[in-house]
Amino acid sequence: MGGDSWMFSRAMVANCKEAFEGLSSLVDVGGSTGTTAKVIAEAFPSIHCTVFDLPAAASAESLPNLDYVGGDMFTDDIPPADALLFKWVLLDWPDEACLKVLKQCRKALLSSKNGGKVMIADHVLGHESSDRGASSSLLLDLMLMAVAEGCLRSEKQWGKLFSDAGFSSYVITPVAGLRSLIQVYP
Ligand SMILES: C[S@@+](CC[C@H](N)C(=O)[O-])C[C@H]1O[C@@H](n2cnc3c(N)ncnc32)[C@H](O)[C@@H]1O
Repeated sequence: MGGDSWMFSRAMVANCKEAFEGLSSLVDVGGSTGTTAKVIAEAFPSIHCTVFDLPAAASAESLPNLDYVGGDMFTDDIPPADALLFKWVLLDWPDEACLKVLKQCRKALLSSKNGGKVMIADHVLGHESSDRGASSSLLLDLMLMAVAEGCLRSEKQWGKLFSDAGFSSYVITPVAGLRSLIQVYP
């Protein structure tokens, strides 16, 4: 996953530069060993990036504007930041679990004086650019249902999740292949 994650993250910071401009802090929730956070930290030295993942995932690699915090997004407080990024994380979880974590995020963003947003890098079904893309999405969706409790979501399903969690608006920007960046505002 590391190489794919690196390539996608490079495309995301290039295609969605405006989404990162003006941020001073970002937490990559479920950021694993920090591949994505490292790409963001290098591209935007003024953003302090924190990888928040289960303690066993922490990496030794670091940068002056990158650190690691161990924790569980369902039971621990996610560190406060201008942006809370979930890249390829929510697709592993059913709606109830996503709702729980998104509600916590919204509460944290509303109590921060800088406002802020949730950023979700994930598939948006129906936004595929080709039939081949649609077939790959279908296969991944079946696999997620078989081995995890998660699923791929359409824009309508994402939108319902955001409004059920109390968010007011969102913007979807296609990044690469089947994947987009969704910015969600409290
Ligand atoms: C599919 S991987 C995605 C990793 C990374 N975001 C990427 O794009 O390559 C899901 C990540 O979520 C993390 N994770 C799973 N359950 C978690 C929890 N309860 N709290 C925090 N992180 C969790 C896993 O450790 C794993 O690193």
